[in-house]
Amino acid sequence: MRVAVTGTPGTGKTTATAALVDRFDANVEADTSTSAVTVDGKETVDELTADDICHLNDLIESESLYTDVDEDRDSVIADMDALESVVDDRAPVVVDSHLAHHLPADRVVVLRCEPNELARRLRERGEAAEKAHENAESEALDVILAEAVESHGLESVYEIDTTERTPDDVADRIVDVLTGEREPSAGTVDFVGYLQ
Ligand SMILES: Nc1ncnc2c1ncn2[C@@H]1O[C@H](COP(=O)(O)OP(=O)(O)O)[C@@H](O)[C@H]1O
Repeated sequence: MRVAVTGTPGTGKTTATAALVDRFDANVEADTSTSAVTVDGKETVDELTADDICHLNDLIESESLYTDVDEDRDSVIADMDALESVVDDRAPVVVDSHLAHHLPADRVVVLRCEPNELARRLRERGEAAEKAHENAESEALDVILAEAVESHGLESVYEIDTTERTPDDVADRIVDVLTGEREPSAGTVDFVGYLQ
């Protein structure tokens, strides 16, 4: 099974997925009922190691899986076909990136964050003000959520608002998606006020 963890840059994908193995162990050991292979007919994950997690942005860099370099944006244009083939070979359970929803997945987690907080996080991470603002606007417009729903359908999308959650708390909610204990959800936040 593959679970994509996507969201606008700054929503906390890298941080939450880095905490995932520890949180998975803590949650699944604490709840023996999640060791079943299916919950309510849904496939579940009952074991997770660091090898099961793939950070696409690292892979794109380390394997040079890009077709072009965008100097203005200080970023690369990913070669999605090459990326898909490398990811298929590695068969990870969790795929983390703002591009993850462009690859096939059984479930898609979309991390969300209130745009002002998102911009604050990006500035704190060292991003330029312009880039932080651009991403905050994109988050207010639900761009990645809409793409995820269009590609994978409402029944496969799980929206998680990270605005007031710690990375561990966000990771716990992703664990619930992996173990089949969370229902799909989309449109649970409304950040459009940021644009007014
Ligand atoms: N839940 C959270 N609450 C507050 N700050 C966070 C949270 N998750 C991540 N951060 C911080 O926000 C910044 C962006 O997080 P990061 O995981 O790199 O986002 P992404 O991978 O989605 O681009 C980092 O500086 C990180 O420390």
